Amino acid sequence: MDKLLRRVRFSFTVSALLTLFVGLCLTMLVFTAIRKVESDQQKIQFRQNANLRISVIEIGLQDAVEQLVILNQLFRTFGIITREQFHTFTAPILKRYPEIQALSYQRLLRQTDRHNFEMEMRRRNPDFMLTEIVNDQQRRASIRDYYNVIDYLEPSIGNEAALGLDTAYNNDQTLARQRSRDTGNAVSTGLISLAQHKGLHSGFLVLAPVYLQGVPLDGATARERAAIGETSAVFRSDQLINTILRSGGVAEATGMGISIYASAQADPQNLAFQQSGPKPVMESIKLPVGWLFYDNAEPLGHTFTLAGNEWHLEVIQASTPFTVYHHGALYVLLGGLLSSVLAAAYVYKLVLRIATVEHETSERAATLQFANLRLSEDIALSLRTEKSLRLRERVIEVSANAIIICSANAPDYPIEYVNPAFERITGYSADEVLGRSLESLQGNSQDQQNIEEIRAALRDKREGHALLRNYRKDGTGYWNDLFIAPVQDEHGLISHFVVAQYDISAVMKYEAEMEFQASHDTLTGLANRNLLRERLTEAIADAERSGTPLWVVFVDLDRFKFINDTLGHEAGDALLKVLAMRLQSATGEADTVARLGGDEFVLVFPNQTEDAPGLVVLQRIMDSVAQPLMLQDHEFYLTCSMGIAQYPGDGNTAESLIKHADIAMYRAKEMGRNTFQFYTPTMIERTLDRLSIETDLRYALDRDEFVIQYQPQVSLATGRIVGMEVLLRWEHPVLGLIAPTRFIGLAEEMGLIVPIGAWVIRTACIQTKAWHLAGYTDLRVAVNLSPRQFTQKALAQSIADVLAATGLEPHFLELELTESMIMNDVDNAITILRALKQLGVHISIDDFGTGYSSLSYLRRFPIDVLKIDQSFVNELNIDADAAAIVIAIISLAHSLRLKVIAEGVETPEQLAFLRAHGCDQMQGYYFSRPVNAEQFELLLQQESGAIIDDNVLYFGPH
Ligand SMILES: Nc1nc2c(ncn2[C@@H]2O[C@@H]3COP(=O)(O)O[C@H]4[C@@H](O)[C@H](n5cnc6c(=O)[nH]c(N)nc65)O[C@@H]4COP(=O)(O)O[C@H]3[C@H]2O)c(=O)[nH]1
Repeated sequence: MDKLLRRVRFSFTVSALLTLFVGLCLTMLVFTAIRKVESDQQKIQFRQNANLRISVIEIGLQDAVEQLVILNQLFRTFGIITREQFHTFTAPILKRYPEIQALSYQRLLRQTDRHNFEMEMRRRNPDFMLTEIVNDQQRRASIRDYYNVIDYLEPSIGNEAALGLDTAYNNDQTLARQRSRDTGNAVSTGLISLAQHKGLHSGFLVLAPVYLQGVPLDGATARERAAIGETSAVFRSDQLINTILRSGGVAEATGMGISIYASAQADPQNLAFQQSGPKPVMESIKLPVGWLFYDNAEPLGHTFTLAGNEWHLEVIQASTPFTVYHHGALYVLLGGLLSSVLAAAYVYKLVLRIATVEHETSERAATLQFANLRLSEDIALSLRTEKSLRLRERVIEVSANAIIICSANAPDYPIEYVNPAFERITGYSADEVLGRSLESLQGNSQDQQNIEEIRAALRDKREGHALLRNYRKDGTGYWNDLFIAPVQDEHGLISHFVVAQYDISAVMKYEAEMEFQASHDTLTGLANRNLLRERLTEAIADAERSGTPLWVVFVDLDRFKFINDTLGHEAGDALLKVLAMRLQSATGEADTVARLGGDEFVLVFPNQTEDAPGLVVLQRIMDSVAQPLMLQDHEFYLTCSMGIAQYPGDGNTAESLIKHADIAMYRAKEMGRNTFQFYTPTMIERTLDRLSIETDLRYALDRDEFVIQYQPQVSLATGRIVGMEVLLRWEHPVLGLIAPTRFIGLAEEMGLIVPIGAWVIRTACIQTKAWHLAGYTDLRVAVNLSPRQFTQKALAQSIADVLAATGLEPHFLELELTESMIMNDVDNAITILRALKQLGVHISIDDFGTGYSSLSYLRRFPIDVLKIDQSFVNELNIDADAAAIVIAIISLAHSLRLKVIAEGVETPEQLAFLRAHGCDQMQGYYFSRPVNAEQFELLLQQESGAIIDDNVLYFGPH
């Protein structure tokens, strides 16, 4: 606040000072202007006055000199007049010009005439003698040739000393005398000290020549010769000029100084007269702005000729303060200063007043603003309230839920308002329900238990909530989640009820769907694991109560994974849906069919009494699964494996029964699939074994636990080793050497077969190439491919990379595929096989004869070798059918230009049979079991020991 006040005061002071400054500036401006005008006027006046004085003085002086000229004219006219005449003539002149010290006649006197002259004069004055002034001493005149003696002299009184004075040698007069004689005019001397007054008065002498009458005066010489004397007048210059000024009426010279010099310049030596005005007040002070305060007019000078000599006259104006002559300017200055101060004071007051008013105004404005603000806030509040009310009204109007307002006091609670949502949900218009009782909306459905809660709420005038089954005008039902709440009037009394109805039919439906989804499999619509557990638990409870056993059957499709991987998930899903339907149609109403995920299904058969046709049902299931199935224009033949666990023998909880059925199903798979197995306690050990293997298998490759064995393939024609099949072994650190039949399928299921298979191919190629380099140049190596390996996208490229990396020529690599691998999806298989063939590798079909009877397809496959399954070879000498099949395979293969190799040859009879029927190569224990690389190399080395006769082949090792 102090700061503000200081600032305000500061602004007042500045405004006042500014006004003062402006006032002073204006004052000085006007003052200067007026001062200038007045000064100019004053200068003009000075000049007028000065000129007047100059004229008066010049004329006065000329006039005075003129008296001598008149006197001289008397002598020139009448000759030398008498002394008395001289007295008479000069008396009035001297009276008029008392400043004339003396008028005289100076006689030119020769030495010869001196004595007479003195005698003559002594008659009148006995003391008379000629005198001269030497060194300011007047004495008797020296003897000279001639004298210029003052003969007549008026007035005589006071001038006695001058009578008889010889002036011939007076320097002052000599020059003037000579000039006057030469010119014939009156000529004055310079300023001289007057003998009569002992130098008290400076004066000047004017001489005018007197010539001898009748003598020609032409030329200076003539005049010189004719000169007999001079008339002269002695003037007291200061007195003369004073008299002139006085008589001219300008004796008073206020503020003016007059100096008169008897010379052309203002020479102080020749100062004839001086009159000074009053001294300036501050004459000595030289201010930079002195002109402003003092009047200093330029001196006025005038030079004129007086009796043949130059005289100079100078009039100066005394330096006077401006206050003397500049009253107007002074008044302006004083008035301006005063006005400025007054104006500044006024402005100071005015600004102070304005500030005060402004302050008061702003205070009032602030008060008003505050009041306005309060008012605006009040208005805004009421607007907000109104807006809020309107908003609520609109919210009710646009609410998606039905809102009903009914009277709380009238009988039956008549409806007073329903919103548009009510009309939309119920189908009743507002007109149809207004005035009707609230309960009438319930129609005939009055017997619902929950209605009682609403009635109680109305009765007790409290909030209530109920889920009601309501009906629309068209009779359709909906679920109404109803809330009711009392509304108080301004006196706090309950006047109305507001009822909010939520049509939650969709929510109920959604909940039902969620419930269904929570308990059912989304793909097949079958019961899921949750519902299965629920139902199985119920069934167990029932079975316990009734004492009748129940079966839990675990169903798993055989090779479903292969279909899923090769045809894609969509095909897999389609297959599962078909299977689900088949399982449902193969079971009864009371039975539960559930899907656990993937291709795993669980069936629950309650009430398996001795009469119950359990085994028949199992067979029916297998038959229905085995029905041909069309998928993506391909015909598939499916089989499944099933495991059965029974209550109460195999478990008394849902979990244990499902688990045991699962274990039994695995056993069925192990048994060769497409079969079922009842659970036995021993199975669990196998399962545990499997689980352990699974874990170890994941790390086997990294731990370098796989090894490869080579089983020779021998040409039946030459008996020589032409190649070898690569067989994988797993050297488990605990379980020892594990056969591929135990882990290949598992590796396939776990997806591990691809990296394992790649390792096998690479190792085989490296080893074969090494043997090639060792000299066994024709050796061909056969490698088994698993289904997943076969269908991997980059198979051909990865094999090409391995061949390139190891340097093995492609035709020395033979890939063994099973019938099922190529028959499942023939077209895709052909594409893959062609890509492989392009590399140059050989293809052989392993275990030929055990799979589909799809011999007709063989033509379409780019294959090189058929490998007769060892089961046929085993049966050769026992089963005529087996022998016939072997003969047919050899014949068929040869007709297709394929080589045939028989595997599992153990006996010489088998060997002989095969040889007899033109089989190309054999492989089996008869020649060699699978061996490691070192042992195989020994076989190669021993090969040279083989003996071939006509009928029997003799091999080295057995
Ligand atoms: N009883 C009898 N058996 C004989 C005789 N000669 C050979 N064998 C056995 O017959 C199986 C021939 O292999 P496979 O049919 O391709 O059948 C193979 C093959 O399908 C698979 N397998 C082996 N190694 C690999 C591999 O590296 N990759 C893949 N994908 N599968 C492999 O495991 C199967 C079994 O291999 P192994 O147990 O080594 O069993 C081998 C071999 O040891 C004989 O005279 N009598």
